[in-house]
Formats: sequence, C-alpha cells, structure tokens
Amino acid sequence: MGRIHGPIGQSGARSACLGNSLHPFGQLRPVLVAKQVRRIYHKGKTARDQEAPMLEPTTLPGVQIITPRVFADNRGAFCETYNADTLAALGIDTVFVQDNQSWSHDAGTIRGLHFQTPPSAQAKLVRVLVGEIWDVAVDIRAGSPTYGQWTGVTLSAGNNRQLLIPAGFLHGFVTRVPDCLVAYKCSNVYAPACEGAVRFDDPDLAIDWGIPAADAVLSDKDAAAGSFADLKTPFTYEASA
Ligand SMILES: Cc1cn([C@H]2C[C@H](O)[C@@H](COP(=O)(O)OP(=O)(O)O[C@H]3O[C@@H](C)C(=O)[C@@H](O)[C@H]3O)O2)c(=O)[nH]c1=O
Repeated sequence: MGRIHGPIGQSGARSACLGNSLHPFGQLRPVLVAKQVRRIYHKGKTARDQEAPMLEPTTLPGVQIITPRVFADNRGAFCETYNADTLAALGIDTVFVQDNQSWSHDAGTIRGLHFQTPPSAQAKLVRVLVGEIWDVAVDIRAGSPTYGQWTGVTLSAGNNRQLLIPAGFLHGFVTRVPDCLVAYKCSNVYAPACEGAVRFDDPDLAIDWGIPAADAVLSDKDAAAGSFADLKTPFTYEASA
C-alpha cells in the first residue's frame, strides 16, 4: 500500500517520535496543536454560539452527532466531553466502559471497518483531539431499512463534534491530515475473539474515503479484511415502537 507523507509525517520526524518511549502517542507538535485550539476558541468566542449541547441526526437513523457546549473565557475554554446525565437528557443512555485512543501519523491512514459481535458488541462515541478525520458508520443490522448504507461525518479538533455509533454498525475512519489523535468511548470491553471486519474499499459499500484506495495506509489486518457480501451479520434490526 502506498503512503502519503505530509510535512509532519516525514520519516525523520516519525522515527524521532517513535524512538521516544515516554511519548508513545507521538510528536503532536505543540505549535500546531496550539494553532488548532486557537482557531476553535478564537478571542473568547466559540466556533458555534451555542447555549446547550447539540444533537444532530445523520443520514443513518441512530447514528448521531453530539456537539458539547463550550465555555470560552480570557484563559481559553472549557467543555464537558462526556457527561452521562447530559446525554441521558438528550435520550442517550448508553453505558460506556472502555476509553480508547489512537494516533495515526500519516494523512490517508484508514482504520476499519470494524465491529465486535454480541455479546461483546460495542456502541462507540468518537471524537478528535488533534487533527481531522472522516468518520464512517455502516448499518449491518439485518432487516434494517438502511442495511448496507454508510454515513460519513467530519470530526476535528476544530469542530468539537462527536459521533455516536450504536452497536450493529461497522466503524472506520480516514485521517485527513498528519498526526491525528482520536479518542472514543466503547460500551463493551475489547474482546479479540469477537472482532469482525469488512474491507474499507468494498465495492458494494462504495464508501467515498476521499483518497485513492491504493494510497490508504492500512494495518495488515485491515488489508486482509473480507467482503461485505461474505459478512454473516449477527445483528438484527429492531424497529423502535
Ligand atoms: C481495539 C483494541 C485493540 N487492542 C490492541 C490489539 C492490537 O495489538 C492493537 C491495535 O489494534 P487494532 O489494529 O485493532 O487497532 P485499530 O485498527 O485502531 O482498531 C480500532 O479501529 C476503530 C476504527 C474502531 O472502531 C475500534 O473499535 C478498533 O477496532 O491494540 C487492544 O488492546 N484493545 C482494544 O480495544
């Protein structure tokens, strides 16, 4: 697979970073991070003049965008990235039990499309701490009116958006810039025996990743993932009353 190297993804910077065992999540370039943060919280104004957390639908019912309220002041800004009561008030009562974080050094890195089978199926709440990703969910609930359909949302350190992906969906993302730090909560703990995957460039799914498939930076596992046609989904759609 080809690699895309941005100014930060060059091999010199990367090896310096990987050689530093105190910083396994890498060279996050304080100046660049500071620039991103300032863009969000410019002069005491938030990117959105928003009084309350916001919930937005996507083209896949159940997959939702959550944008927390941001409080900006002369020091910088504050926001609650997760509050169970706030989400419950928005109708989201998912219990999260594991927090994950991944760092991808190159733009064009694709992680996915992944899921865990029951009884370890996972809902996920995804956000970006540094950088920008195109976050993708695919409905794999048998009998769903949107079975096999995908939705994509830009999540960035700049837009504060979080994507809620229920169990019963594949999840994956592509990094749009070098050095992306992604954090997500999961409603079930990691269970390697329950891991499943579908290849990111499956022709039946036809997901627009914004890059040529040949340029994607993949794990060996994702490069060998099976087709959507061969997926025996363990999920069934249950229409809400
Ligand atoms: C997902 C996961 C991986 N690992 C280990 C296994 C492996 O040695 C190493 C890297 O794992 P992976 O290659 O699966 O990492 P990655 O490709 O980033 O997998 C993740 O992709 C995104 C899109 C998701 O939705 C996640 O649920 C997860 O599947 O980390 C854990 O210890 N706990 C975990 O929860």
